[in-house]
Order: sequence, then C-alpha cells, then structure tokens
Amino acid sequence: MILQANNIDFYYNSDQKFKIPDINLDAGDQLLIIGKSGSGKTTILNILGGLLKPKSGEVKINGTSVYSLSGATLDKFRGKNVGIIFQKPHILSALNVEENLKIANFFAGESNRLIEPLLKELGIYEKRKANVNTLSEGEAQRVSIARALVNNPKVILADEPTASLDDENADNVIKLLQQEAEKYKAVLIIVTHDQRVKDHISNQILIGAKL
Ligand SMILES: Nc1ncnc2c1ncn2[C@@H]1O[C@H](COP(=O)(O)OP(=O)(O)OP(=O)(O)O)[C@@H](O)[C@H]1O
Repeated sequence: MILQANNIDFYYNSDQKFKIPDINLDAGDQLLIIGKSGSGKTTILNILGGLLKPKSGEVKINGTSVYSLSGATLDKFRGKNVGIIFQKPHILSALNVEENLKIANFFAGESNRLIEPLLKELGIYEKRKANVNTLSEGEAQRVSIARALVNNPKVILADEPTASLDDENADNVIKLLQQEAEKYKAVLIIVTHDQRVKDHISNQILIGAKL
C-alpha cells in the first residue's frame, strides 16, 4: 500500500468534528473525494499530505508513518513523496517557470531530470523561461501540476483543480493529472465539489457528514 489513512479524527473546534473515512490506496490507484463547500475537503487533503496533524489515527506513505516525522525531516519527506496541487496555483512570481521546478527539486534533494519531459507533456515547454505573472490561468495551473510532479512523488493530491476552468480546460486538466499519475505510478487523489469531475474517476467517496 502506498497511502494508508486509518482511524483519523480531526477537529479545529471540538464542536465541529470531521468524519474522515479510512483510505487505503495502492500505486496507480485514483480516488475522488466529493463534498460540498465547507465539508472539510481541504482539511482532509492537508491531513493526507503531511500538512496537518490529525488528533488521532495514522497516515502512512510508502510504509512511513508521516506524523512520526517532524520539522525538516517531515518537510523533506513531503517534498519527495507528496505532490500537492493547491486550489490557487502556488508558484513563485519572482522565478520563471523552469526555476519554479528547479527549486522544488532543490528542496527535496532531487535531480532535475523530470523538468524537461514534464514541461513537454504538459504543453508548457515553450513557456519555460516566461515570468509566471505572464501566464494564462490554464498555463499557471499546468505549471502547478508540473511542480507537484517534478520530484516523482508517490502521492499526488489535487485540491479543486478545475474550480476556475471552463469545461474544455477542466476536462484537459483532469485527463492530464490521470495520465501523469498513471505514467509515474503514483496514487492520485482529487478533492472537489465539481460535478464535471465525477465521470472521470469511478472510485469515489462522499464526505460531509459531521459527527
Ligand atoms: N484553520 C482553521 N481554523 C478553524 N476552522 C477552520 C480552519 N480551516 C478550516 N476551518 C473550517 O473547517 C471547515 C472545513 O473547511 P475546509 O477548507 O476543509 O472545507 P472545504 O470542503 O475544502 O471547503 P471549500 O470547498 O469551500 O474549499 C469549514 O467550516 C472551515 O470554516
């Protein structure tokens, strides 16, 4: 199993507890987590991705109990093993496209070998020297995807990746994520309230019920 999350409990305030189902996924598995706005989708993604420690339960990635790590060790583990595509593209505007990918490699102690193939696969190779402020929203989204994948992570997590995209681009982004996850044999989890994504991934869980 590449990703195991079992018996997870979490709350910000004890009167609002999240009900988080067990999630156990093998290399190449894909999962859609669907839920309304405010149901806790981003919260779950952060817990699975090593960004938010649950109150109880365990998250294991490739056999390592993520929250047994802390500080710089956890940061490095996350950088190497988890690729996160945030709702709003998290790319650094002071750096060009290629530099954004290089810095992600650098922090994970990885080589730059995937930069060129990823830029080509995602159709942004021509933009590699571009200032990220000059990119269209769809291009910026693809740079975010490239950055999430550049360390060849075991787990890819995408938070509402289609929220701001039109139908055609939404379709393309989901297909790209699936294609890349398959190619690199990573687990892919997409959280969304976007009904358009539902047809693409049959393995689905619905969240929202609060205890
Ligand atoms: N840091 C925090 N402190 C307290 N409450 C929080 C915090 N972050 C989120 N919440 C609350 O937890 C609930 C779930 O938030 P979360 O962002 O996980 O939902 P979501 O399903 O991703 O929503 P959306 O689809 O609108 O992004 C919301 O009621 C939110 O207000």
